[in-house]
Amino acid sequence: MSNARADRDAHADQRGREIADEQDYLSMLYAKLDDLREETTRRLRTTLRDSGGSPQARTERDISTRMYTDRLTQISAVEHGLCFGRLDLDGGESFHIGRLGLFDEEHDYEPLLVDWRAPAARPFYLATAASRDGVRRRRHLRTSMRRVLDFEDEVLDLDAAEQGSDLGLAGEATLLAKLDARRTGQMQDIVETIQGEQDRIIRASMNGVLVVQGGPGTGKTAVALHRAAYLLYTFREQLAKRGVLVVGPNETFLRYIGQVLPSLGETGVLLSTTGGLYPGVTATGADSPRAAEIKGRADMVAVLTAAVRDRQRVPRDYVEITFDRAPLRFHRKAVTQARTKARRARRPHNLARRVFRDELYAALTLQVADRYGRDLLDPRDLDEISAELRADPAVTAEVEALWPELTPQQVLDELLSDADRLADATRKHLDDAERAALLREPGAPWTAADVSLLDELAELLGEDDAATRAEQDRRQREELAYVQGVLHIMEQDEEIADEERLRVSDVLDAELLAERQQTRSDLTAAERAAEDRTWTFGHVIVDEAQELSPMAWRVLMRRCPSRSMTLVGDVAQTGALGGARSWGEVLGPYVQDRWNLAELTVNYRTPAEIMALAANVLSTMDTELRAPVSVRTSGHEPWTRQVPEEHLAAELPELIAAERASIGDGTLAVLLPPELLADLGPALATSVPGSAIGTDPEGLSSPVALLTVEQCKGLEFDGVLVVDPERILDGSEHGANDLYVALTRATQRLGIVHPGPLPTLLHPSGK
Ligand SMILES: Nc1ncnc2c1ncn2[C@@H]1O[C@H](COP(=O)(O)OP(=O)(O)OP(=O)(O)O)[C@@H](O)[C@H]1O
Repeated sequence: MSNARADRDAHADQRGREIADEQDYLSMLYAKLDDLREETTRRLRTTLRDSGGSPQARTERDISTRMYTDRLTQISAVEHGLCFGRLDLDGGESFHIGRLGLFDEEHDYEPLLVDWRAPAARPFYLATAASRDGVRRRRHLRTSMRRVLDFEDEVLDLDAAEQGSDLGLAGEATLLAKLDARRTGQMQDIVETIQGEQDRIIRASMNGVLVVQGGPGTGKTAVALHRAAYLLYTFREQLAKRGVLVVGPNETFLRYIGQVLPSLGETGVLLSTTGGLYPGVTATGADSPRAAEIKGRADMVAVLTAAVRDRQRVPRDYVEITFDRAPLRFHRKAVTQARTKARRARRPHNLARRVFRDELYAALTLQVADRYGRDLLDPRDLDEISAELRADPAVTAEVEALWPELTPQQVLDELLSDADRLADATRKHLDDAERAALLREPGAPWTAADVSLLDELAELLGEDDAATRAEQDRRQREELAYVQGVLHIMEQDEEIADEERLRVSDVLDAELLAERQQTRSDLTAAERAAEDRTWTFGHVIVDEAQELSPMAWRVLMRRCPSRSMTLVGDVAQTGALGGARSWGEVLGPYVQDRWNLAELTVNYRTPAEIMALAANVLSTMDTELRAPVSVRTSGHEPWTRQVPEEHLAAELPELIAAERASIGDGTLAVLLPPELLADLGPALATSVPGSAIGTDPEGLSSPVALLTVEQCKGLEFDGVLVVDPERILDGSEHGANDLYVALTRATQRLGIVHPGPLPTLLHPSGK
């Protein structure tokens, strides 16, 4: 046997032994996980059996039930890929890293597995040969179904120059294997291969606004979601109460990212579009891009304010009705005075209504009093007249008409469907063409842009919730009295002087207990937040943040008065007409320049061959941004094919089928301008096997998804066919941004089908 061969065999033996050792460790961890599952299930069962007689016992039971259920969800979430790494430190110490922390109760709670979010796990993501942070070796384990398949070692105490690529990637082989894998239509978590620049963002301070700017495929969405998981782990107490909100651009995107946080064991996050943030309203309508842009302008605050003021009416001269068989006049002067007083109260319309009414009824009372001779009446007589006025249907109807109680839905619907009202409210802000773009039928379905307007109106109108609050106070008082009674009995009752319970009553005072009773519910903060428009979140994460309009920003800022926010996006991908051109412009009104910027520079999605083409398009935009550097090549140059428009319907099915065959069992997206998707989409979806309109609920899980550029924001596919790039370019003011987004969706292959000549900026040289 040659020396080389003997070396190879010895190496293989050594590797085999190491895999076997890792397998033993992994099996021990899974056994531990199974024990934990069993123990938690047992405790949950016992808790559920407990009927929870007293309010305190019920509260305890609910809290425990929630805790054990959450724990079980977490345990099942980490089943796949429980442990994925190991760090060997200079001192000879080593520990394993995984999706959750496991401890050895019998040996002083020694850590057996370190949660990826714990501070101790940080070097796994950050250590480099140049900055080792005490790490001698980093090991990436490749596992499947509780079995160790292989591992990749990075020995960091070697010369830095010998290590990996010049992008400074950690665990390069493991990373590239992940990036090359076929896409499923569902985003996957990246805990095993988070890179240094991403880790710094994930673990950045929770205070203040952090903007993450990064080109396509740099992991912004992945980073945003892992940051949510990290923050929930690190600040659990704080965030469990207020919840975390993650905002995405559309429902298709939310479906795409929906599995990431549950796979990390986190369920306390509300995922929503801005159109989904108004409980009770579902935005099913669509605005034209122009109408959406107009509705999103900051000027709409003034327009809505005018629309509300327009409802606070005064008669031209007077209105006359009959009260108590005699005429009663609502004089312009008296109504104007009441209106001025109500407006000066600086309260929302529905709350100021009380001031208006009191003032007006006072004037009407005096008018009626004059019938009898005001001087002859005493205050009690005046009170009586006032009460009669307030009980008279004709009088109350007129008072209501002058300052009506309004709902946001009513004001907005009537504003957008009544040309006169619209003209009055927008006189200073819109021209005729803009007004025409907004005008719609009464009762038309709400759009996402409407939701921001409804939210603004809810603020302007306020809710006269005096009755609800009185009821809540009454219930709170009852609850308090009851709980005080319970605590009193507990203290006196020798029978239940059991230590455990007394300890609970020591630390929980009656008020706290009563409060818990109120919120005692199986709902998480996120679930409660979804039902409450005025809910404020502990942290808000916005993905594709460049797309939001100024009005949508106002909604989000109201939901997050602490301004603990992470905003991820790319101003080069702005598609919405009213979207961001710069982050400073967006944030200035809320935090001036007190926000931090972090940048991501490496593209993990788009191979270099495609990125070269996309970079041509980026360079034509008015931006200083540079295209991110691709971590890999795919070996496939983008292809182009000219197909005259009239032949598209006939030829596209064949081109799609051929492309689908090239990507095997991966996913393909066909990206079309909106009009082409409307024309050809339905026929393609029936004639091309495996294809579906991408926005359908099952759209992303089918092998071929048909989408517009707007709909494909944030998504990725193994192969992409871009149809009619010229029309995408000419389709809007942000045509180049849209084309840039379309070109950067592919992880492997890109084809371009162009009815006219190929746009110059798609020529390989960009000339
Ligand atoms: N560290 C990583 N390890 C493995 N995969 C990664 C890593 N970072 C990013 N990815 C993968 O790269 C792809 C692109 O990531 P992501 O969608 O988060 O990028 P993005 O910046 O939001 O892109 P876009 O701006 O185009 O929406 C995803 O498949 C993601 O899982």
